[in-house]
Amino acid sequence: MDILQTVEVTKTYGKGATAVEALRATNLTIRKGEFVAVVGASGSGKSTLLHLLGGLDNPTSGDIFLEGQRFSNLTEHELSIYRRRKFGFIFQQFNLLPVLSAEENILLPLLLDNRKVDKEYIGDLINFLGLTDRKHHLPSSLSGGQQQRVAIARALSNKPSIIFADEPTGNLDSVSSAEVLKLLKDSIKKYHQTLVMITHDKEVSEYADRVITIRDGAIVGDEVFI
Ligand SMILES: Nc1ncnc2c1ncn2[C@@H]1O[C@H](COP(=O)(O)OP(=O)(O)OP(=O)(O)O)[C@@H](O)[C@H]1O
Repeated sequence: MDILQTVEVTKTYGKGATAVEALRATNLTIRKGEFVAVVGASGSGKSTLLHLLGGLDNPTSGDIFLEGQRFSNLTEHELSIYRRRKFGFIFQQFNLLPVLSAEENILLPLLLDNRKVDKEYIGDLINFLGLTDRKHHLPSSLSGGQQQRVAIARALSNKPSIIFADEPTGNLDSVSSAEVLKLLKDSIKKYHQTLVMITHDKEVSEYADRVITIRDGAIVGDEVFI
């Protein structure tokens, strides 16, 4: 099943002589259950693509569809509701709220949306990510790897349609990186989720089952490994 589709999507920053064409006509389809890595050199357009796919910005032209429904060019308010309900995000800097415990951070997407907490699912998620004995801790008392595991659980907590990760191990040492990537991959499979991850690191992209290469704002490679 197709989850996300872009049709002739472009993004140009600025106007006139200083305009930067960050993304050229991009046609991309992400299917349910895929773990997709988007790789490319610095400035190739990875973040631009992720921001458009995740509804953090609107394209200059073209359309983006989630589960067959167009969501590009909605208003900022409509987009914010869309992001909260349909998307999960994992950032390089973890972006946890420092005054909330690990468990409260994980539950935040549900609470912001007045959704009922599926206690069994959340308990299972916390356990699977190895956070049961850390759930009452504040982020400041957790290691980087533990903080990113909280962020993974938070991204999964509202059972989104798709999860986006932006250099999720960019702030971790190599041992924690490997551990977090394995858990990320395993949790995506266990909970039948779909993940799009951007990275400039070839080793990180090897965890994905599909690798899209972007260069100068254009997709120049699309390889499936399973
Ligand atoms: N807000 C902006 N205004 C103007 N130009 C921008 C803006 N954001 C990105 N760009 C330009 O668009 C191009 C693509 O940038 P983008 O951040 O998408 O690349 P990237 O592959 O994510 O790079 P990195 O790995 O360094 O984060 C670059 O030339 C960049 O300078």
